[in-house]
Amino acid sequence: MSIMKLENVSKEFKDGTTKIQALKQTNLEIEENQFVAIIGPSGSGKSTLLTILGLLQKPTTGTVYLNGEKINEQQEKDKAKLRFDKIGFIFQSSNLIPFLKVKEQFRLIDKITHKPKEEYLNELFEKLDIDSIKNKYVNQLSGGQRQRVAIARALYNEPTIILADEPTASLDSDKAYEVIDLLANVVKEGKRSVIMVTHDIRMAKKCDVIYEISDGELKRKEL
Ligand SMILES: Nc1ncnc2c1ncn2[C@@H]1O[C@H](COP(=O)(O)OP(=O)(O)OP(=O)(O)O)[C@@H](O)[C@H]1O
Repeated sequence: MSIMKLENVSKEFKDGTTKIQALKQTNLEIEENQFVAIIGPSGSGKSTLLTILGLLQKPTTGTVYLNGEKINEQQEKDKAKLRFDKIGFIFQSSNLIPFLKVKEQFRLIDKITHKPKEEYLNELFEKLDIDSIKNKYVNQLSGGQRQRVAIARALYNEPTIILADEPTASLDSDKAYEVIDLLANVVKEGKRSVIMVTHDIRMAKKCDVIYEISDGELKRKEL
């Protein structure tokens, strides 16, 4: 069974009297343990697709399934819970909270779940090589360190799916490859999938599947 599925999903925006078809009718299935890249030029619809997959935006038409369950019609509070429990987000600028220390970023999640996972956190810190920086503030970290913390934070809730929007854009090539390798390991080790939007075809080539989006039209690209 696919983890996530889009069936005839499209998204239209209205700009005054002009209609923008940001996403044409799209069918997409994300399988368990798949590392998926989405590439395409600026304005082609990548963020629109990612925000629909992240339940942050409703499609104009079509159905979104998560673990086989239809989620379009769910109430906002139920979607927010699904987002929190099942989906991990990683953004280009890492989106960490600047006035908190690294370890406090995770305590914040504990405050919401009331289920601190000390052992798992230590394991994540070790695996992502951030144990030595856990008492630092985010603004004291390098770009690569921030992205590693962001990956750990996305993993802390043990999501089914991780959505990564240009996670390597602010990194030099070496650090970018490190982050990609970490994400590839996340896919390999757990029953989870990663969907990554990237401009960088070198990074996309590390994925299991590449989709290319052009003017809102998604096509699978042969590797
Ligand atoms: N909220 C909105 N209102 C109106 N138009 C929008 C909105 N969001 C996106 N669009 C339009 O939809 C199209 C696709 O935008 P989208 O942000 O998905 O592209 P993208 O591929 O992520 O671009 P980039 O690589 O520059 O981030 C663009 O024409 C954009 O202007």
